[in-house]
Amino acid sequence: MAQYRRVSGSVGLITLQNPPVNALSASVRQGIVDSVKRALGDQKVKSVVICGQNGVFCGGADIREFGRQMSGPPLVPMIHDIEAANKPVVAAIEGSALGGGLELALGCHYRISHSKAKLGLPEVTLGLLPAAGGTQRLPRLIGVPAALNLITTGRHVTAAEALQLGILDHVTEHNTVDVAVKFALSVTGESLDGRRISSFSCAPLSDLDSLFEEAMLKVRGAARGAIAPVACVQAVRAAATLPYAQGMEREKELMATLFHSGQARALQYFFFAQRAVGRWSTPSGARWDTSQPRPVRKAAVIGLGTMGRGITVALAQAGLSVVAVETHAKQLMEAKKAVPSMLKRGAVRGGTTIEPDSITYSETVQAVADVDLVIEAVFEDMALKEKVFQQLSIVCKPDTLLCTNTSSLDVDHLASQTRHPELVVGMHFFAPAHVMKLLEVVYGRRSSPAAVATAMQLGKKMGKVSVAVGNCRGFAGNRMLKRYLEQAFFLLEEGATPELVDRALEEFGFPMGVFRMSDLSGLDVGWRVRKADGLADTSLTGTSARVRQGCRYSPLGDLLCEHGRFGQKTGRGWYQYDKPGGRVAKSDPWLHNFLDEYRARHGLVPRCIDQQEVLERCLFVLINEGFQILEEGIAAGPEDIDAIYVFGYGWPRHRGGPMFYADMVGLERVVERLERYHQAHPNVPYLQPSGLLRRLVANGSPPIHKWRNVIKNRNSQL
Ligand SMILES: CCCCCCC[C@H](O)CC(=O)SCCNC(=O)CCNC(=O)[C@H](O)C(C)(C)COP(=O)([O-])OP(=O)([O-])OC[C@H]1O[C@@H](n2cnc3c(N)ncnc32)[C@H](O)[C@@H]1OP(=O)([O-])[O-]
Repeated sequence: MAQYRRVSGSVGLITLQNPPVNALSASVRQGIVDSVKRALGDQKVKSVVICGQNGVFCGGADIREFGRQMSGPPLVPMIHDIEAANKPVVAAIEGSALGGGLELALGCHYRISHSKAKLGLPEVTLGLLPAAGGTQRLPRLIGVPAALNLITTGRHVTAAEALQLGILDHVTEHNTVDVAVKFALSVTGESLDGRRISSFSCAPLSDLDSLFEEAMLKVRGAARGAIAPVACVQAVRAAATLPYAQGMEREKELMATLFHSGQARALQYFFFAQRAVGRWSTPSGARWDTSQPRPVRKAAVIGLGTMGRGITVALAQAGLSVVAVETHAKQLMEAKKAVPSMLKRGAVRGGTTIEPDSITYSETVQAVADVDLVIEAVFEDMALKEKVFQQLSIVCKPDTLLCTNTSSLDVDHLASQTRHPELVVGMHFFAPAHVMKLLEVVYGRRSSPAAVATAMQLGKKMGKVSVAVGNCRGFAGNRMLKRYLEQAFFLLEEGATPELVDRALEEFGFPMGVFRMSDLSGLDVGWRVRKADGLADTSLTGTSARVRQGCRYSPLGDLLCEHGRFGQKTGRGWYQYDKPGGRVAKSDPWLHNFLDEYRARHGLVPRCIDQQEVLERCLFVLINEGFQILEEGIAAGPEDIDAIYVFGYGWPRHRGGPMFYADMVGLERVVERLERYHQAHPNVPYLQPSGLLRRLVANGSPPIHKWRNVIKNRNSQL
């Protein structure tokens, strides 16, 4: 709703009231319409101020209403009536003015903002466009190039930038509503000609066609199949080329194509999923709202390889003092050079400064005696990690949290090496650790609620999306990835090429297909793990070469490593590169011959494999493993898995994440395809649909937000 009152004698003050962000729900819209009518009809009122309660102007349309039957007054005429008013209307912006919130402010005659406010039109990130006149008013106000940038990226701008762009008339450090009321009094009776943005023309540009061609190329390149950015460009083009009324028609038409699209549903689901992962819980009953995080002021990182350096930078950027430990002198020296330059680059990107003396370096573990939290990031070797944890348990304060950055090893086993296993958790970062958004927080059997809460909160402080997951081999993300990689290898054995598999996945929306990705991260990493697991044995011949522990196995990755092909770092992998460290993947005839010979040696007759099979084989097994993970309680809900995949593995956000994708495709279909593939490949057991997946289908395939009920019912019967 909206509250209306008269202040300072002649100013009608309208306050939007819909906590926490004053989203424009039906009742808020009704409240605005009624209040504006009252203010305009009241002789005593000479000007109007619109603000939001609790220091937030407005977070835009109420996204929760989108999936439902819309009711209440529509936004477009409501904003039109405000702009057409014959009394000055001033927007007093605090906190955020986003989406419909900024569009409402653009309908006002003046915009005054607090210096700390953020403004933007982020609709594109929800699969939409600013359809309450935003695509038509903003270019008229700030020019086409700047509007294109804001609308197609959805980025939030500071009040200072908004002032510079011309979105705002005034920025204040004081009480914004008071300033706006005074301002409203000062403009009482002044002409409003020249204050109604819809009457403006876009500033003329000499080469409009090439500007839009370029913009279109740019968004198509970045969008990876997302349709909203393209529609945003089309809408702004309408603003630049059509009269306002026709532009509004075009905006409406384009919005109609987006509004009910699968992509909009996926992106809006993901908006809420992202927030849901913060409300974590564990099977032992620890929860986000009942667990108290510990303060962490000083942290340590053990091991300054690539991951350790990134973690050191992430901690320093979060404002912590960091003790960075590396026992190898040469590696320590390299880290001392690399970390400051990584910090400097980060500071340039983020516009921050970090005190260089917030990091101290040491060659011995003794240096971490007084820290609140340690993150171990040594080589992925259990014996080495055991030793580090034993040492830490002696050196550190008794209440220091001990975290491991292992990507797959047993957190419970590491905890058992310490005196306080309840203070041990996994903090699984993704490379580069100071850039990637995802953090898997892995709780063990004995991790205390406070330990989990502290790691989750520290992740947030570092700007990460922290997802709590249980302890199992590979945790959630890598465990699912293993299935995906294996299927990709099998497809090569059956006749596909890396190019074909990668193209299918890239057209689906991944930034890189599985083989280009493997070349980038290094084929030797997985090889080392497979060797440690006793899988990578290329001395085996005949049928046994392609079977391990009774299941199908492909030694292709191992064979490539034996040829010294580790990916980009050696200039050869699934593709060839112009030099070691080269970035541009080129098709490699050697690899194709190698595949032909391999198939001939194993009596495999190559067949034609289409993109659909690639997608189903690679993605459905990954999804199936996701259901297994939910069934086992390793992840609490589908949102956790989706956040992990979007933030850590390049799953296209406009497809919502693997579990949402399964819901979109239809669970029956996923089951039917998995069963078909399992029939064709009976020695791949994980092609069998998981118990939870089958149960969901048996329960009538409820929508994704109801899956937790089915999972809970099952767990309560156990
Ligand atoms: C044909 C039809 C025509 C329609 C015309 C459409 C016009 C328009 O162009 C479309 C839009 O405006 S699209 C909208 C464009 N606007 C945007 O995209 C802005 C989206 N919002 C944001 O970016 C952030 O929430 C803020 C920066 C506002 C606050 O950040 P913060 O302080 O870190 O807080 P937080 O943790 O993020 O959120 C707190 C709680 O509020 C919830 N919630 C938030 N916004 C909501 C909304 N609009 N709605 C509902 N709920 C919303 C959020 O889920 C969370 O709930 P929970 O139950 O506690 O989890």
